[in-house]
Amino acid sequence: MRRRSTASWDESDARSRPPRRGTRPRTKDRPAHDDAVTGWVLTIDRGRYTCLVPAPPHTAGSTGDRQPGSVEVVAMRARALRPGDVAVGDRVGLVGDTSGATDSLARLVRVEERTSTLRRSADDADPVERVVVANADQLCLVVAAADPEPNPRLVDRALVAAWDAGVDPLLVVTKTDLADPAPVVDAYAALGVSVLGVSKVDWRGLDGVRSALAGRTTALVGPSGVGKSTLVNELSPGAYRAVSDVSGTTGKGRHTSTSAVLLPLRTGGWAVDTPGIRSFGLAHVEPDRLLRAFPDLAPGTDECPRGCSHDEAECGLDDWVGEGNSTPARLESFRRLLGALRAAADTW
Ligand SMILES: Nc1nc2c(ncn2[C@@H]2O[C@H](COP(=O)(O)OP(=O)(O)OP(=O)(O)O)[C@@H](O)[C@H]2O)c(=O)[nH]1
Ligand SMILES: [Zn+2]
Repeated sequence: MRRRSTASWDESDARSRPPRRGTRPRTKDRPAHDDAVTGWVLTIDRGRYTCLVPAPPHTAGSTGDRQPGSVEVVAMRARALRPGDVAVGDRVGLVGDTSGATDSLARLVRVEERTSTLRRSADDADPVERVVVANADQLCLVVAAADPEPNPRLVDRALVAAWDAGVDPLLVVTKTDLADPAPVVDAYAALGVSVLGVSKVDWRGLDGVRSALAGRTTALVGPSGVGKSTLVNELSPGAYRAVSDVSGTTGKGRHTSTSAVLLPLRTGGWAVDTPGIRSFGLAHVEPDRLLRAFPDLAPGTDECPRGCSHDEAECGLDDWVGEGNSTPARLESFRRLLGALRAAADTW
């Protein structure tokens, strides 16, 4: 029996058309695509999905890495899937020509259940929150010590998105040559978030970033100009993400890629550069889910009135902290993040 999860899509689930009269049902393709090979969506560009199909287990270690024998297969979406159904990082089923040969085109027929989803916020251009990265296990927020100054509200929102998605947050402070990162480090210490500093001037701190990313699938996000591309180019040579001041040569401003791209790291693991995220979509996040990131506070809400906002006089958390079960700094952080969650989505 083929394992199937209810959360994965399949052409057979959807209003698939009956076979045209006179044509035999394509038993090979329907109903279940048992012959589909599994790929991993590396990037999406104008309806084309570039997927990594790892080498079969007998040829290599099958870690899903870009090992000898693995191929990049370009696929189009089966009709039963909508554009928003597939995101970078998704594990997908591919049928048809999965050789990866030049100009070959496979068909993407299925999306496997995700272990995590990171959504960008709705905005004027697109009123729907969309998944930009699937299956990441770490979210690396990149902010600069200066130029531009970090925006704490946006960092808070990104942390909420990470915890809600069940993804570990990591904060990387770039441009430590321009300013002391200590204020940022201190601001997030109470939240227990790891914070690493790095500077491109001498690449001090790079080893720390490398080992924090090694062997994991990390989504990199941050405001424009903080040095994400500079960092990614150092971590993933050959990736050549355009660096702002170099790419302005077209006269049309800087290069902006619209899709996230999975990039292999020298240390093993993958980084996902996500140029599209200007803010995280948090509309789906229930405030109480934030408590999962605060296990020291969570039991304190047992004494809260029903429907407590956790920011009102009767909230049980004040007594809980007063009794020494957690610290005022933790409670303050929790309330600050609740505020970030309730606030309208601002963008960077
Ligand atoms: N002083 C200093 N400048 C840096 C550092 N890292 C990057 N920069 C500069 O900051 C500018 C922006 O760098 P990018 O790597 O393009 O920044 P980005 O975050 O990718 O920006 P977008 O492409 O707009 O998303 C460039 O001029 C870099 O050379 C650093 O550690 N120190
Ligand atoms: Zn409460």
